[in-house]
Amino acid sequence: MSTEYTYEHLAETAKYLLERVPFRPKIGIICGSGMGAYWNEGSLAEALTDKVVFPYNQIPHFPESTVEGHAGQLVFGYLMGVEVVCMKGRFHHYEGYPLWKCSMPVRVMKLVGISHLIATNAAGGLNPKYKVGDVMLVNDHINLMGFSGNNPLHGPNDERFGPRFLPMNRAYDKDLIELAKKVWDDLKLGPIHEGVYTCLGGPNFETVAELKMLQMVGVDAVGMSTVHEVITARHCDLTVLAFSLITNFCATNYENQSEANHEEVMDVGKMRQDTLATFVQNLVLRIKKLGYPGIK
Ligand SMILES: O=P(O)(O)O[C@@H]1C[C@H](O)[C@@H](CO)O1
Ligand SMILES: Nc1nc2[nH]cnc2c(=O)[nH]1
Repeated sequence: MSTEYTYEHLAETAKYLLERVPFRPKIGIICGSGMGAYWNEGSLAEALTDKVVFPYNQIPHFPESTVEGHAGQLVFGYLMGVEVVCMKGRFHHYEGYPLWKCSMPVRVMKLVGISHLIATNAAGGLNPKYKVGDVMLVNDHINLMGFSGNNPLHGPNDERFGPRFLPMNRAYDKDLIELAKKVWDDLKLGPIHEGVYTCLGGPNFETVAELKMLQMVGVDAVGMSTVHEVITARHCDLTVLAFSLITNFCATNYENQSEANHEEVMDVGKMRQDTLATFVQNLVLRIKKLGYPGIK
């Protein structure tokens, strides 16, 4: 990560937040485009009780959210009685931020005390079995941007966050994936998938040739976030669960006239928000009841 944010900067940010929040969250939740990053009514962050809300532009050292209509808030509160902190909206590379800046809030959440991260995103479905509105638990990713040397951990390493070199083969915690599947099934929410996610820098959606290539290398869902957050989270030893809401179908032939667009992404998010909120509420409850399982 760049030296622009030292450990001391982020400790200052964490101290500012902790002085204003009367409880300590153990679970951090990143609410992406499919989970209320852009709206209030019915969103997961709105469901929190005893909320303490920090607009990003009031938090020391935090980047500003530039996406139009994007709430840009860090919300502390209780979800089904479980202490959590939610990012309502995230930072993307296409906004002009380097990856280390996009994923800086993950380190801040670590410093305020979380041990578990739930990262959510909206993604295009490449796996032909997926339908719009489906949920895919991420069991692995392909760090495409990393192939060209763009990595959130690029630059000097501070061992207080984590090691210089880190494994990524168990990035997505298997126990949490199994738990998430059980919670989903117990709630009788229908089918749920497991698959591989990749992040492209955006802001454009993909060409047909790009999608065909991604499908060939085993990508099931494609988005514009999450990968760099998960790398940063694993670096500082957080246990990670991530899931994608499939908001659009990725056309891998030229005959298909449909075009991906952001409005559809948000519409599908709104359509599925109650289901996803119920899922995440029950999931955090189970994680707490089980004593926060997973790789620490
Ligand atoms: O923030 P996420 O990854 O959930 O949002 C995806 C990527 C773009 O920001 C947006 C495109 O519609 O959805
Ligand atoms: N890159 C990318 N991001 C998305 N976010 C939501 N849908 C898509 C998509 O089709 N491609």
